Amino acid sequence: MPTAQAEPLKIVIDFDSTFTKVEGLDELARIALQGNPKQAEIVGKIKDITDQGMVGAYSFSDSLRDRVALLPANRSHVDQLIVFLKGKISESFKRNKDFLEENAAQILIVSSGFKDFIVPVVNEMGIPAENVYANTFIYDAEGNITGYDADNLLSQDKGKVRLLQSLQLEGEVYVIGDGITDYELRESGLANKFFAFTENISRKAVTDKADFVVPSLDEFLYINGLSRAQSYPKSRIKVLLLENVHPGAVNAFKKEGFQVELLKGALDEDELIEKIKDVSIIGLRSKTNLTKKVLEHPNASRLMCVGAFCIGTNQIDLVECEKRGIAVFNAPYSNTRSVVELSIGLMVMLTRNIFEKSTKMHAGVWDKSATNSYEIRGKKIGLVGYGSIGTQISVIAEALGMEVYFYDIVDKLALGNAKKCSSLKELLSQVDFVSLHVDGRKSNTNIIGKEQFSWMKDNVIFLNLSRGHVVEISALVDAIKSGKMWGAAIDVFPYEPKTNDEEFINELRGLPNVILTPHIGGSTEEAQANIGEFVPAKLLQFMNNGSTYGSVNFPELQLPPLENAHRLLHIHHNVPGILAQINQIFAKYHVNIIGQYLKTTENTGYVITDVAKEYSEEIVSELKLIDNTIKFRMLY
Ligand SMILES: NC(=O)c1ccc[n+]([C@@H]2O[C@H](COP(=O)([O-])OP(=O)(O)OC[C@H]3O[C@@H](n4cnc5c(N)ncnc54)[C@H](O)[C@@H]3O)[C@@H](O)[C@H]2O)c1
Ligand SMILES: O=C(O)[C@H](O)COP(=O)(O)O
Repeated sequence: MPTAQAEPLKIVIDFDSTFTKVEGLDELARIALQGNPKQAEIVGKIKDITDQGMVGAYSFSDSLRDRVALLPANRSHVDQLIVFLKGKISESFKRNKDFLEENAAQILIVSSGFKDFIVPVVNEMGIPAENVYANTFIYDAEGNITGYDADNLLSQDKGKVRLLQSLQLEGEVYVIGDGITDYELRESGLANKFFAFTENISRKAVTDKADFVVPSLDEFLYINGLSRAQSYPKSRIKVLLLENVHPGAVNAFKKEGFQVELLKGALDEDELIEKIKDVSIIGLRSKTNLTKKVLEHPNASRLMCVGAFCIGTNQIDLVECEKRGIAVFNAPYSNTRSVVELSIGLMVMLTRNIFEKSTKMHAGVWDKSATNSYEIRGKKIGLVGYGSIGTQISVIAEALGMEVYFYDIVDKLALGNAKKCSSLKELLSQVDFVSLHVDGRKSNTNIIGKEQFSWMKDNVIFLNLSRGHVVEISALVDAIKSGKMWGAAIDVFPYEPKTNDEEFINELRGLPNVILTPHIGGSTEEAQANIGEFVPAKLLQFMNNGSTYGSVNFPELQLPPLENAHRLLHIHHNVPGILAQINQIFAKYHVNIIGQYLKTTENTGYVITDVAKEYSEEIVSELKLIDNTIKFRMLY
């Protein structure tokens, strides 16, 4: 542990809710009262007393006495508690086991809990019994807990303060804890700094008084320049999630210790510029436009990666992201099935005039008739765009007895008996249903307009569940009003409300046999849960390991796990000679290279080098100074 003082730094660490995620006594009560009908009531009382004690609203000695009195526990319950607590060691303590082991001599566990369960748990992390200061239970001959050693300073009011006074520690003393009794060590002048630890619980009465609020042990180590398991504490990395992405995504980032903010709606450019300040990871869906203006704003300078929690990425300026070394990921298949099912359902609804009939029924009109109701079996469906969605519809439509035709600008293999058309006109002029499934690239703007509607057969049924700008709305309205079209189902619009509070304004409102849906093709519980898992996994892989596999705008690399090395990631403009310059720096400083990976796109190069942990810090600044460097970061 580096320190300039003669006496090395002492770190006093609290146990309950700091070293472990839980309160030991509360858990002992839960275990001891298993099967007891009063379990919830008694555990609740004990927790309540614990909480009051933590914020200083209950004298400690009273709180300990009252809690132990409520506790019908014995040795075997304590043994069960030890096993349980070993599984509840705080994540950042587990991550920094090496630090704890290597510096055990300078670490004191000071707790008003009980050595009986604390010692075996901290031992797991390399801290010896003699460094643990805590209470001890008294047992009767049958092993039942009957009380505790009341002479122990830690069982008394201001116990931690009195204990530390008795220890007369020399040199700097830092305290890490989540309770007011930990702060009291600082208040009494026995400790130089108090770090309120909020990984498991945050108490305002405690954080308000702290010198530093540390959401993890990594943060404590980072602030104090001590060796740590993470190159940069995740609690310092901001994640902004928009458009109400699935809660699974929020949890995935929180679990890893990131700072996460979730907003319900989309943001416009100016709002986004405001909110993107200091954000490293952004997650959005189809309605938030991540434009050049946003990306070039200084507020976006920390942005490292973007997750499109959907299929489409046309709302993101992918080129500008690439130029700035920002990797973009999406969920290319997670909601495909949902769109397919809705498309098929809409076709059936339209051919049977279901909406009109249902509306009449609600008004009390019984209109039983077969007139103008048809099966979809035997009809021709034309798919514009034969990608993930188009091909799945193709298979299912064929299974329903439809004849499938498709047109794609890329040469695609026809599935089943589907027939490939060589032009849009050829497709549109022969089918009964037209369903659009093209991607949202700019050049697809208004690919279906007046002329294309004129190519379609009379009484055509038209579906757009792809992107709003693909269809010229005024031409669609004319086609419906003129009676050429039997019906239409439209899920996507050139302009869509940013939140559910905004009114939907569109010329299509009020037209007959037109089903309008609020861009819900991919909005099913299943799809959103899949996306909420898939996209964070990609973003986390990029952040934690550097892998870009599946990125839609970046050189794709699937990297091995980082083991016993530091990983240096260099993103640069793809010009000749960068790899040579990187390696010259490694050679100059005799760096031992363990592995090196390179992938480029036309414009961008991505070099990852795993090096042995001992190297000169100067290489970092030299690597950053190489001409054409876009971004550089390190992982360990
Ligand atoms: N409504 C929703 O909620 C919802 C949900 C998911 C996807 N989508 C949208 O559906 C569309 C299709 O998704 P996917 O996963 O099948 O995409 P995909 O990329 O797998 O397929 C798109 C296909 O369209 C083709 N294409 C592009 N431009 C074309 C053109 N002008 N003419 C003919 N073919 C063209 C491409 O070559 C590709 O084969 C995307 O726009 C996506 O954003 C909407
Ligand atoms: O591209 C997509 O996946 C769809 O358009 C769904 O977008 P959404 O997540 O905004 O509903």
